[in-house]
Amino acid sequence: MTHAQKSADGSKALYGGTQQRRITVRDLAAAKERGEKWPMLTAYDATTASVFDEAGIPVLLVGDSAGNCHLGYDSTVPVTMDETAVLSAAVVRGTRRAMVVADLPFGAYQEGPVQALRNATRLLKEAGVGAIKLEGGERSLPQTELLVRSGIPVMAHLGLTPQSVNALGGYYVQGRDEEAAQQLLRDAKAAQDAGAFALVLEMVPAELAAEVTRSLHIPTVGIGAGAGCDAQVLVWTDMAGMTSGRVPRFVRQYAKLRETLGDAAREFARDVVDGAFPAEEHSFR
Ligand SMILES: Nc1nc(=O)c2c([nH]1)NC[C@@H]1CN(c3ccc(C(=O)N[C@@H](CCC(=O)O)C(=O)O)cc3)CN21
Ligand SMILES: CC(C)C(=O)C(=O)O
Repeated sequence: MTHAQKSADGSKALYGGTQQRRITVRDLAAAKERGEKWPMLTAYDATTASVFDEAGIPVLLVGDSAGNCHLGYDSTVPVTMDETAVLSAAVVRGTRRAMVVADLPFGAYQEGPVQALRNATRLLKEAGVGAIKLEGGERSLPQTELLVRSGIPVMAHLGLTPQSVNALGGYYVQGRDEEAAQQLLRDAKAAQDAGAFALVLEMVPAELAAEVTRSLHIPTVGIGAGAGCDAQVLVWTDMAGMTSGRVPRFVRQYAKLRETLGDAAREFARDVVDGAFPAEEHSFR
């Protein structure tokens, strides 16, 4: 089949395609070749993951944003390997088609490549994820290299790396000055050379993210990184309007789930207080 015929064949599309088996790193590589953009969402439980899987989202991330968005912490820093393993296993159980990527949480790979391999292996064996993500380019090179050599697909994460929030002093745009932009380009190349299959770019100027995307053969996944990336990711609770409080500027809300769910809870409560629930059909004789 020629390249043009392949491009015209929508059945292979990551989003909207007919393929039922689980998405693999080869499918993502092929999508970059076709110039096809794709969506990624976070998920932290089986029910929500099954909704996104049925909606055709090809890649689901068990992000350590679970810290803020699922577990009630103030940041991603407190998230543990035990928590990650439980949430990842649930997301895998809730899906049939999506590639499930799990974040190695803070402290689970910083000691070195052997620690990274031990913890990543646990997520593949215990939870059944298809790939892992870790933060950093050059600084995480030994970890990425050993994981890839061991047969574990690695997604890198550059720009704003939330596990370093205490060192960065907040959640700010990264790579703004020339020196930081050059470092980001070096980090991106390093991640690709180490064998990473994809690269998250978080809160990076759009022009820089587009330059990184053009200079790599692996797909970039943007969040607050403009339209020039190969893929886009959002935290699902932000995307669906479920997050409590302020959401980052790069978020578009596609639903008002928090309002909808609150209304449902209030209506249920009123019915119970008024004696309107349960009705005859909910009762057994
Ligand atoms: N709900 C949620 N969404 C996320 O995207 C997300 C998390 N949590 N937790 C982990 C990291 C942290 N991230 C964040 C958190 C806050 C901002 C934020 O408030 N940014 C400001 C600009 C910086 C500032 O002025 O403090 C913004 O308006 O976008 C950005 C990314 C991204 N990730
Ligand atoms: C925002 C995405 C990229 C992430 O790293 C997370 O959800 O933890």
